[in-house]
Amino acid sequence: MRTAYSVETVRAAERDLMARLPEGALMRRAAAGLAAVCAELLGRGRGRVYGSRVVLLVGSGDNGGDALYAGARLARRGAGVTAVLLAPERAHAAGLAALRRAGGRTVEITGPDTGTGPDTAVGTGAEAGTVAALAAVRRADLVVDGIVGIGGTGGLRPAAVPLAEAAERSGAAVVAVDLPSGVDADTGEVRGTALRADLTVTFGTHKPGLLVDPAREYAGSVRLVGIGLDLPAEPELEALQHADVARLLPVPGAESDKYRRGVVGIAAGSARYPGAAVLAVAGALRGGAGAVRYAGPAGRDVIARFPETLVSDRGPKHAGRVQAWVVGPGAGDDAGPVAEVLAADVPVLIDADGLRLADASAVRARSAPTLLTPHAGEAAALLGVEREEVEAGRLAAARELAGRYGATVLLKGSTTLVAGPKDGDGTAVRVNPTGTSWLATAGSGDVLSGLAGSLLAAGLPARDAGSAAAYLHGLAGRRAADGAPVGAHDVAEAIPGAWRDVLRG
Ligand SMILES: NC(=O)C1=CN([C@@H]2O[C@H](COP(=O)(O)OP(=O)(O)OC[C@H]3O[C@@H](n4cnc5c(N)ncnc54)[C@H](O)[C@@H]3O)[C@@H](O)[C@H]2O)[C@@H](O)CC1
Ligand SMILES: Nc1ncnc2c1ncn2[C@@H]1O[C@H](COP(=O)(O)OP(=O)(O)O)[C@@H](O)[C@H]1O
Ligand SMILES: [K+]
Repeated sequence: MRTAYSVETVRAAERDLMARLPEGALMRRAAAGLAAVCAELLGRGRGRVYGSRVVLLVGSGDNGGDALYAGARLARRGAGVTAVLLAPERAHAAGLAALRRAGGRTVEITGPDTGTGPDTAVGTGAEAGTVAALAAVRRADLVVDGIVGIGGTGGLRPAAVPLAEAAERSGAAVVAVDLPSGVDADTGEVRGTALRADLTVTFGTHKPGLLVDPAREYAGSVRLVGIGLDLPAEPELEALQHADVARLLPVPGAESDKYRRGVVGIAAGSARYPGAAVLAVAGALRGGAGAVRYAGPAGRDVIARFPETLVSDRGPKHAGRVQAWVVGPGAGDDAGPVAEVLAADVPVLIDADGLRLADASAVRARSAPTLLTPHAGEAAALLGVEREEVEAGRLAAARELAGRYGATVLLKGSTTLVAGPKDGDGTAVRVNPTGTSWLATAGSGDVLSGLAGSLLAAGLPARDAGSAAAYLHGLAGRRAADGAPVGAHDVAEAIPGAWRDVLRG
């Protein structure tokens, strides 16, 4: 399991640890880890650290201190290190002294944009510093972003923007310290300009922003450097890995029969969208339930493709017993089936049209679990905001919906999140690590709904069913696509292979 903790929790853990360690020990640990990763990158790119050109972008806090100490280590190994001080009189004093002792040089940026320099510094001083800094960045082999870390608020300040842009355009490897500067550590939101890193070296634990888009995209690949933090059992966010999913997946035992494995009911499709029914059934058949019932108007299409399905053209109420229902994909405007499944005392997954048709108070009144699976547009409609707002603040949107409906919410998209209600089966929000943008193809959400519904019928709690389904669906998407476009039915067909991958580790 990969976990992420909030800034508040990280700060508390750091305080506890610092109280037990000599002054500055924690920062030296962080900087040693950072320097080792930088040296590895320089070794890979240029063959050696000696003679390489390193630029540190240094802000006013401890994030800059990490960069300065790491820079000192690289300078001692023969790198030419230039620290660009964005807040010269507030730069980490001991770190700066260490860098200078190691032979590093500094460029100072002062002026109103940084919010640091006296007014008299406006003009030639600020300009000269910026010009020198930009020139250093353009020549650099490596740029280290120590502008701001978990103490940051909002996007980059104006003085830092051209430096971040120059770093992105240069051929240098860009390494962010703890977080790419300008992103929100707790939410993954990017409300202003942020620095784009090739790699982020984060300390002690992942921060939520490193796992959730849009911030995740700015972080590049992420390396975690342990600094000995003692963190609580329940993280803010967790990303399942193969072994975690393997533990969740239902495997039939010697005494299993199709009913004991669980029967999933699919109430989906319409005369207009029969394909949604077929795709949801395609997902459900690969999700571990012992049987799939289909209730709706597309039975003939379903049977033609999947003769093993038990079909009925009457409503869900008359379809026979199931252990979980999936309702909504391609359902059109008929609210009847949604109301019928919500009245059933079994887990229910609501997707697509079903989300619009479901009565929120009926969802809240349920005692069996409910799993809602909106994409950003559907979530926005439920919340009464613009789609862009959901995409900019996915964590907040998923949590808000889970709270309003008293349900588990699987918010689909470039980062798929699964958030449970307060009294649900765990408080950490699950973030899916296997997604691929090849899944952005019509009908792939229908496959996911069937797959997750099948796992619900097999007995998984809603948060586990949603996150295991998203995990398998992402892997199946990768396997099916393998770098080329695919259709939703290809994704469904790749699920058994993804399942085997997971079980084999
Ligand atoms: N506290 C600790 O024990 C450790 C902290 N470490 C480092 O310390 C960092 C946190 O240090 P700080 O608490 O000093 O905070 P930061 O270094 O993240 O930033 C603090 C300062 O940045 C300014 N600031 C806020 N938003 C800004 C923005 N958007 N642009 C420019 N400046 C902005 C604020 O004035 C604030 O004083 C971590 O991210 C990590 O890199 C590590 O050394 C590990 C140990
Ligand atoms: N950019 C993306 N990166 C990764 N996964 C994506 C992206 N866009 C969409 N997806 C995934 O593709 C699936 C699309 O589902 P959905 O939007 O419901 O489409 P449909 O209704 O056509 O089936 C979801 O699993 C979603 O998480
Ligand atoms: K940073």
